[in-house]
Amino acid sequence: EKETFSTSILQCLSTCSEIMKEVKMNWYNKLRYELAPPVFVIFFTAFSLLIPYFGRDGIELVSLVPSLIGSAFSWTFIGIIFFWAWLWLILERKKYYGPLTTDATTALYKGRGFVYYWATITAYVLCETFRPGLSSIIYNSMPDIIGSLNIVAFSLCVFFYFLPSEIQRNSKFPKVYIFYRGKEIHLKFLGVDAKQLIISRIGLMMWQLLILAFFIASLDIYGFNFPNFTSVLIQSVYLGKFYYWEKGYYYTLDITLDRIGYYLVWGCLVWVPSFYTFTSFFLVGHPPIISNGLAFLFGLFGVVSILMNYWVDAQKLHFRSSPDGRCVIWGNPARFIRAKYKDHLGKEKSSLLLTSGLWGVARHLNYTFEIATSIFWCLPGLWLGIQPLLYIPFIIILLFHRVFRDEEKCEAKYGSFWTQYCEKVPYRLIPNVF
Ligand SMILES: NC(=O)C1=CN([C@@H]2O[C@H](COP(=O)(O)OP(=O)(O)OC[C@H]3O[C@@H](n4cnc5c(N)ncnc54)[C@H](OP(=O)(O)O)[C@@H]3O)[C@@H](O)[C@H]2O)C=CC1
Ligand SMILES: CC(C)CCC[C@@H](C)[C@H]1CC[C@H]2C3=CC=C4C[C@@H](O)CC[C@]4(C)[C@H]3CC[C@]12C
Repeated sequence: EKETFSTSILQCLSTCSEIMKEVKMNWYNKLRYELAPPVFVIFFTAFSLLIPYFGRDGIELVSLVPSLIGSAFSWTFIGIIFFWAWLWLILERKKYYGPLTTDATTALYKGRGFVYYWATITAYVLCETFRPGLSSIIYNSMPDIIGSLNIVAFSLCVFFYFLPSEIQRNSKFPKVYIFYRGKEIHLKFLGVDAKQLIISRIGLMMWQLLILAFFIASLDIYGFNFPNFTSVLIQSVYLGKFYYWEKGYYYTLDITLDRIGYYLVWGCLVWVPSFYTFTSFFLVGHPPIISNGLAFLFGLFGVVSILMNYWVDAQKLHFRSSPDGRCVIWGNPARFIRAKYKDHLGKEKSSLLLTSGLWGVARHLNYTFEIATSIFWCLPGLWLGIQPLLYIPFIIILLFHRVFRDEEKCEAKYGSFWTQYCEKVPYRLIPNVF
């Protein structure tokens, strides 16, 4: 009798634990798919509109209301940038395919990013030369520019959301999550690849042009300031590196996993131009006060971090593009795990996970150097309050979230092979720490 009693207690406990697990899972899914997306959309959109208020003294909240619909200048400015970016892609003859995504689709990309990068900067400098004061107008028009960008970005998100799609029809996710995350991994838009146009050619170029404009505007206000220059220089080297490596970018999570929705479209059209540029925006009205010597050190460490980040990404690209992983890393043949996985049709495939070189030091060392780079371009704003440093917690949270997102993807894809890789390379960002 005692035995039956203890067995039923055990059964009862296990049922309770199953129920608890189910409840926990339901809550987690509710949070992830139903609660977080609308909260993020409202919070980040509102925050983007308030950025000029946090970054510049003397701006009244009410004065931001008319900016919600932009101004003639802001519409012309973003119109020219969008048209310029699109024209470069449409006229480009050089074409190449990207990798296969989780949906087993691929996209056709165009052009040479590095040429576009330098051509755009040159064109901007010429505009500033023939129309002196343009940069100060851009700086003063930031509330209107953010207003216009929000209208364009939201219109595009709604447009992409209503495009007919198989994925939507078969999806069990709530509508608000689909709006946030997007439906398609690849889409053609105005005759070009939507992600290439929106992320690479508009979002990141706006980042470069705006920090350049802010720097020129600061020259009119307080003259040349070396720490401010250092911050803009690190960001420019970072963006120059991005365009130099543009082909490699089409192998990253944004392209192979993420979809065309609010996160990427609004993120690149509004969040990147408003928040990613915020340190430089802030420094126009608040001249940096750190010494030139310290700024030089930050500049040096910033550029070294960019090179290290590039090295990590390049090592993987080099390894993955060598036939059967046959290449030399740090003087020795590359070591790797041959990981089997099933593609979307259930067909067995294999892929190689590098375990030597930088990918043997930590599983996401590129993120570590990404964070370091951001810290170094924010530090010239030291002792001026928390505003110029705000990008640091943001990028840390974004990349930590990305580490877990990526590992969830890899675990689902490679199963025990991924566990084997994690045993071989146990740390994610910093060896012996995390
Ligand atoms: N400033 C910003 O806002 C951000 C910048 N970045 C930067 O963008 C760049 C790309 O980042 P991201 O796409 O996120 O990530 P990664 O370039 O690190 O790519 C992750 C993928 O690489 C493959 N992989 C993982 N481990 C190995 C290994 N050992 N050997 C070979 N392949 C491996 C897996 O894909 P597979 O399925 O092919 O096996 C995995 O999903 C980085 O430089 C990062 O710093 C990223 C996010 C935000
Ligand atoms: C909803 C928003 C608050 C979040 C928006 C996030 C996006 C703007 C960013 C998410 C991932 C970011 C990027 C990934 C990888 C990159 C490679 C690097 O070399 C340059 C920057 C970037 C393209 C970067 C740009 C912003 C994101 C798309």
